[in-house]
Amino acid sequence: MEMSRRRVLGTVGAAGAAGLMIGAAGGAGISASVSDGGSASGGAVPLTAVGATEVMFHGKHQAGITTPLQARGHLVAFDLVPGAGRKEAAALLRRWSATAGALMAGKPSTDDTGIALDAGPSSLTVTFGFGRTFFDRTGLAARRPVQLDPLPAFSSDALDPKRSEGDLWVQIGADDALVAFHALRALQKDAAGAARVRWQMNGFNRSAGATARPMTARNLMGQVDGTGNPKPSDPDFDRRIFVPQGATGAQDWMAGGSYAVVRRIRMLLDDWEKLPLEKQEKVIGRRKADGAPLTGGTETTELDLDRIGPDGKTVIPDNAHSRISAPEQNGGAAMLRRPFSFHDGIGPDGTPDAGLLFVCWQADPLRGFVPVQRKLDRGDALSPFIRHEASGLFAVPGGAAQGEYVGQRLLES
Ligand SMILES: C=CC1=C(C)c2cc3[nH]c(cc4nc(cc5[nH]c(cc1n2)c(C)c5CCC(=O)O)C(CCC(=O)O)=C4C)c(C)c3C=C
Ligand SMILES: [Fe+2]
Repeated sequence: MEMSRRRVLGTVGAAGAAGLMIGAAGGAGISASVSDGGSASGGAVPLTAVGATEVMFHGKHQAGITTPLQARGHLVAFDLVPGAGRKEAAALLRRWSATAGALMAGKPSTDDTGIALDAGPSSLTVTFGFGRTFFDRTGLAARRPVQLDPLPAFSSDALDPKRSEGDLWVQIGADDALVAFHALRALQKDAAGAARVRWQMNGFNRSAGATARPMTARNLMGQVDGTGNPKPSDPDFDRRIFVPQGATGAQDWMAGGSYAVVRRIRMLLDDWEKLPLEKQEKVIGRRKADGAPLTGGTETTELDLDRIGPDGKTVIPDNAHSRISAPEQNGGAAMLRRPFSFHDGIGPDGTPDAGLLFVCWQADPLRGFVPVQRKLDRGDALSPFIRHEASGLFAVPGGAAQGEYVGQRLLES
């Protein structure tokens, strides 16, 4: 009898290691204790909390938006093949949803490759979105929300169109590299005959358990990055991040959804690393070691933007990245940043092709990413150390109910 990955999980669970279940909206469900009966000499090590943690596929919102950052990520854009229209797109989203639901539950996919056969769900999430061009190709231009209008051009853009945009976008995240790659292969195979990969990017974050105490992640510049993010417990969190349930007009199918802005941002690490620590901290306006504002306190202390230092200047400089991007400096504009770092090797000039796969989520990019990036573009102290190389804007519909597939409300009504 073939044993499904789900059953492997169950069996291990019975032996003492049980996992966590995380709802697609990010709330933790069942928690359980973890035991480690393994040995360094190669004996069987039970599934740990990392492998056993499952994120729910079905829910009000798609998974992978409020889900805690995973250690591995793949971002993939697809274009529909010539001749594929609404019918083929609907069939593809149906197949993709079935595959995502199975893999996120730790079950094998149809025609499984075996890459993740002995792994648990490992917090796998798969998130699907539609790009602007999808609507023309499927005869759905009348249902395209204005929120998908092209982002404005920014003066510091150095965008590669071949690695930008796309009809469809898939974000894969998992705490295990094989589980993430397995999902990528399965979804790409599902797409055969309907859509072709346009671009693909691979990213990573710190592994679970790598720090003694859970804390906000660091990026490849060494900064604590994510402190100012809106929190699900904030009273206006849902309004800022998700399209409301009662959305009407061209957005009716987007209820519970969100808009993802994706930017491949290269970090000019050789230049950054030459900068003395004190100057690096002034670029951001926060201490590198613990992410606390330069005006004092701990990571979570509010920035004191008015404080004047002994030199008569603001302690958090006028061009500091944290000051310029703060919601109070941008009419309340806020977004949920959920990035992956990337490293695609060393270039011929010896510099790393590394940086941030910046992914941010908002109910409306015109009230999130756009005003903030406009302002950063005009005078961010971080700008000399980064380069925006690719861009995408995607409408990510709400989560699928049981028996439904992602995007069904757009494709079948
Ligand atoms: C347009 C949006 C933003 C881009 C692009 C962006 C790029 C970028 N940011 C960092 C590092 C940090 N960013 C920090 C804060 C921060 N950044 C943005 C927006 C963009 N960043 C916002 C909205 C905020 C929060 C501001 C606030 O609420 O106070 C920080 C400080 C810590 C934190 O709050 O997360 C760091 C560090 C890099 C390296 C980068 C491009 C590579
Ligand atoms: Fe930032």
